[in-house]
Amino acid sequence: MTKTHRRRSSRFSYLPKDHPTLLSRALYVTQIFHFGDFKCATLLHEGVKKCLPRVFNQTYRDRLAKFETRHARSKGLGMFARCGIPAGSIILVEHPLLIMPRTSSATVSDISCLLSEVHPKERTEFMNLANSQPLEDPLKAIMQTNRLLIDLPVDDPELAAHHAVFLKISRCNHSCSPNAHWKWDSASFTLTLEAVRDIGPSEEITIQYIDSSVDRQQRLDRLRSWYNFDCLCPSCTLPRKSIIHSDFAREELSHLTELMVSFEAWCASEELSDDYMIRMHQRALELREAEGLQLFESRKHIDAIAMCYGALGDVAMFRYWTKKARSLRAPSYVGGCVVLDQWMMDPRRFPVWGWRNSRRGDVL
Ligand SMILES: C[S@@+](CC[C@H](N)C(=O)[O-])C[C@H]1O[C@@H](n2cnc3c(N)ncnc32)[C@H](O)[C@@H]1O
Repeated sequence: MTKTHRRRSSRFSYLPKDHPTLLSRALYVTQIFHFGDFKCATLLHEGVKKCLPRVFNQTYRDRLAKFETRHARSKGLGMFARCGIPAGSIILVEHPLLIMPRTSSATVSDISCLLSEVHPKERTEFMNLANSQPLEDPLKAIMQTNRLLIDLPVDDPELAAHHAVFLKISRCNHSCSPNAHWKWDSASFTLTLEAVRDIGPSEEITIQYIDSSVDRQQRLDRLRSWYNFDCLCPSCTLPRKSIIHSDFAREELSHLTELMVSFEAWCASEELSDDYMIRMHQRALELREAEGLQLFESRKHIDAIAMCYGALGDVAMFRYWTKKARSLRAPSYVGGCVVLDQWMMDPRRFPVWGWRNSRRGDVL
């Protein structure tokens, strides 16, 4: 269902009627997507709307019940594992309730209009979400506290960037050593939350709201100025001596990232040693594990090490690291796992097998 501003609903509005809205500009329309009995209300630029299907075929209903929502001390509510969740498993798949352009001109009236389109139960759930912003209007404050940044599939990056609010993941607190990571898929209009390391029964499930690879002071400053809270995660509440150690480790991690070169450049380089990239990625893995910063980057380091051994034509080490890479893939990643299995059986089928040996000295 697509609506223009002329057909705006006034069933749910907190605002003076003359408040300027994006909807009052002809280029923006509201569109409601139905996922079974769940409604997702979106405010879309015409250019974005054209790129989206009118309906999505699949509906995801989360019946996995791998987590529960309960009090997380001074952090308010939080998500907690009901059972052990192995690294790489899916914790939650969820459709958004609201989607709005990231542009700063989206207003309280725009939020109010979208909320008038969703089911009353979900509207109430939205109104009960956390609000930690010192803003006068609760709608804007709730939106700012809980929104995630997603991209919709359009070429123009300005138009692609949107804010979305999801009811379940909104209860997930931040940690500077998070044990879960979310990703957005615009083809299915879903967010998937995955464990990045093993999560124990009753352990709190956390994500990162900011890039946590910087030192503690920078993290605290960013969380305070962007999200208006003082971080109480395990990494920020360590004793002083351990914080100094952790700050050094995160600084080394950033430095390593700067020293890394592309796979192609390493294959062609005569100056860099055979184990240059492997040592870098192994050290980065060690630091990530010590700091609880596995995220998807750990998987990237493991993939990169497997690729390096493949490029060196080292059968045993290639198999060892490819097996590790495979163990971190979600079981749902069927196609990818089949390919990894084929490479382990016959490493010569790996597309860049022996590349470094044959390309060393190539001019890129
Ligand atoms: C998206 S909500 C997360 C769920 C929220 N705790 C609730 O009760 O619904 C974000 C808010 O939770 C709190 N929060 C999240 N992570 C925190 C942390 N590491 N330390 C302190 N407060 C945190 C802050 O108040 C923040 O604005």
